[in-house]
Amino acid sequence: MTAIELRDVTVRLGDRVALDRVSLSLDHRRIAVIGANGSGKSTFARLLGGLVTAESGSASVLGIDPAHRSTELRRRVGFVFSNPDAQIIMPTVAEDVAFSLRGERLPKAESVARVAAALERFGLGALADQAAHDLSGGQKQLLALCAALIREPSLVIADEPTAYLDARNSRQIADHLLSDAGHDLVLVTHDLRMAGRCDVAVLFDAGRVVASGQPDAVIERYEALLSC
Ligand SMILES: Nc1ncnc2c1ncn2[C@@H]1O[C@H](COP(=O)(O)OP(=O)(O)OP(=O)(O)O)[C@@H](O)[C@H]1O
Repeated sequence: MTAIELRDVTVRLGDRVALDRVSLSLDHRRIAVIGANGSGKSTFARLLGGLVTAESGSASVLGIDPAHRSTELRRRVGFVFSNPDAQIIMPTVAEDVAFSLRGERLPKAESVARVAAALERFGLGALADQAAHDLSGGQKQLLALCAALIREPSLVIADEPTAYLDARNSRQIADHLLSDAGHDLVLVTHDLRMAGRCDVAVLFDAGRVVASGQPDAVIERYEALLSC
């Protein structure tokens, strides 16, 4: 179970209050985060991963305070962002996935075998030696996901992972993220169908949580908010 606890958390970015006294307690495997542009979703995701710090309040993710032990948290968290180009680090597909395992100091043969198995699982086996930057957008996002999941993180934080993908690729990424039993998921998305497949949804508006609970009910609340 993902244990996420926020108590009265405020995050300021520049002169903006991006999160405004947010309190939340979530113990669900798949958490959807929805809301209008600029409502604070990405800031929330980044806070959970220790990428931004709170000005006040307290937070706990997987029992870890992201502000104080973010290195430990980052070992247990995998990130996937909307722009897969920004996530490619190494020249070829196989090298890029192998790079994710560098911290584990595995024997070479074991690393090669794990990379090959992961590439097969994500349908990238035939592309192992291709230049990563030459992949299509959908293939790049699969590569980013593969590189994040090969470390077997306890929690995956995905921030609009299907933003630039067509319907077929979106579905493929969504299926991997949502059906993989091995990790918990925090999914920031504008795709309400994808949000509806999660176990709980959280709705942000102007930096505050305005609803959380059963996804269909929260999505309905969001649609009502949008039509105001
Ligand atoms: N680096 C920054 N410096 C100053 N303000 C920022 C910064 N990043 C975000 N903000 C502001 O913080 C608020 C929340 O932004 P955030 O990116 O969390 O929203 P979001 O809900 O993820 O939006 P979107 O759906 O457009 O991605 C917005 O008002 C935004 O303008």
